[in-house]
Amino acid sequence: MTTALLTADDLHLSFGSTQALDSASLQVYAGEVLALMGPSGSGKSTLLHCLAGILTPDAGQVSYAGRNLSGMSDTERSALRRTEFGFVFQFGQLVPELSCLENVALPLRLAGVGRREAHRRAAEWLERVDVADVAQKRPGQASGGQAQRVAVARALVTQPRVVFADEPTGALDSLNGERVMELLTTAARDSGAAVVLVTHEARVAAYSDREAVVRDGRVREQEYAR
Ligand SMILES: Nc1ncnc2c1ncn2[C@@H]1O[C@H](COP(=O)(O)OP(=O)(O)OP(=O)(O)O)[C@@H](O)[C@H]1O
Repeated sequence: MTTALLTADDLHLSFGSTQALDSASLQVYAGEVLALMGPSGSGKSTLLHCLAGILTPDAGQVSYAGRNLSGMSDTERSALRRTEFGFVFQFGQLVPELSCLENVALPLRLAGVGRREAHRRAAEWLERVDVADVAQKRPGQASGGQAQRVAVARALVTQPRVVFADEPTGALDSLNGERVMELLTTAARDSGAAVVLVTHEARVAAYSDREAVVRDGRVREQEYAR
């Protein structure tokens, strides 16, 4: 049996009196596309944020490549997020003051890559996701679908091992949503990155290799997609 790259083991997390996670356990394997499904408020985003080291569970542990995330300092965890993980959210969360090219180059710049090289790699990625024409535009001047493709390029430019995507197509019409899912999953598969995807749409989950259903803060079912 293959060892999981990322593991959540018996996670509990409450926000005040709301128990968002109640013994949630999950494994993410290298290179797989895993969809987290389940009703609204069931704990999908909370689980994703714990897996990504953005939230720390009250109890239970998250391990990445054998390392316990809660045992790391904040600096170590941020470094891990910067180098090993990529993120795509519902609204791309691009920096509005920067051009699309600069947005994609940003994670590389933060990782210490020089400006020229970062821009070269960013331009390559924009080309790859078919939005080279918006390189010099600000995100606000691009369409929703274009901005989300820029967000996909930004998530993958550092060659992460895991991409976390929370409702990445939630703000798009179905055609653009399909396009973004196609690009995200193809690019991730080409570069060997795993994708952990939160969605409530079966159409989006259909791009995954495996589905896990979250109910009442717990992973209830897991199955391989057709
Ligand atoms: N920052 C927060 N403060 C307070 N309660 C929160 C917070 N984040 C999540 N919750 C609560 O925790 C529970 C799980 O939320 P979560 O966002 O993980 O669900 P979800 O399955 O992703 O929902 P959706 O599909 O609607 O996005 C919900 O009851 C939610 O209201």
